[in-house]
Amino acid sequence: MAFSGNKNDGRELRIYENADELSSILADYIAELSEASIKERGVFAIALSGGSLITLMGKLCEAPYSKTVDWAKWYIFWVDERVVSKSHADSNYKLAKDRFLSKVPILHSHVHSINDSVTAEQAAEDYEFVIRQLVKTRVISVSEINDCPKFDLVLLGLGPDGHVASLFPNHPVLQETEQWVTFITDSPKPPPERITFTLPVISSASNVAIVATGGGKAEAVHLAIDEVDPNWPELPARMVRPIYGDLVWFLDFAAASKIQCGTFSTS
Ligand SMILES: O=C(O)[C@H](O)[C@@H](O)[C@H](O)[C@H](O)COP(=O)(O)O
Repeated sequence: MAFSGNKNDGRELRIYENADELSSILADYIAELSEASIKERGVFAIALSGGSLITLMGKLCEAPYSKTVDWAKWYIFWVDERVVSKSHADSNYKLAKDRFLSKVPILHSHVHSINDSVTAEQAAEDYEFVIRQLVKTRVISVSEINDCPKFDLVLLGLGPDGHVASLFPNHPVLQETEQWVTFITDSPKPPPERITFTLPVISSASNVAIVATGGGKAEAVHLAIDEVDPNWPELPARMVRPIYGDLVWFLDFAAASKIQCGTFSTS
């Protein structure tokens, strides 16, 4: 690792030379959290985003993880999903299925994708209902503070505009505090109709990782983690503040190139 730093607020920064090195460490990080969670709770509830993250998780499908991870205990969710059919090229479910889920022995009944045959509003409502049932049976843990679901791991990509999940800058859903899952029909990144976890759910997770590679993300990374003008509108990525959990940023050199020295102390 090129650099690792911590802030005393549970945020950690890990920077790697390139995407290949990052993806090896990301696989290790996910496998370790899976082991710890299965030891503690008997299951591992992980929520995925779309985008390049899924490719960066690819090493989990290879040795040693293909054999050492207890895949039968994994439960898969989506932090956000595009409201298109599951066979559509834009579907985050399809992306994860083609590149990850079809290559490891996760039980089909543990894969919780959205209902793709209803409106965005209904899909969000249905997905929240599914999550509520799994919180009741403790497949998903619950936050002691706000009764939100407490996923073992929430994995986020980062948009060049600073969005995470389908929470875009200045969008009113950033203020949503009641619902666990909501919907938008005006996403600036196509396709327009999406469902998304809300910020309180993301911030209630035991672990949150934000993964970004490439120079196109450098400005968003800087604005999300450095001390910036408090009068600027907050970036969604900056608004992710785990209540009791940990937030780890996984970056390559290019994505980290605009971070100001001294924001994080070296560990
Ligand atoms: O469905 C989506 O569009 C995503 O969940 C979205 O939040 C994504 O993670 C970022 O846009 C980063 O995508 P890239 O890593 O491909 O740039």
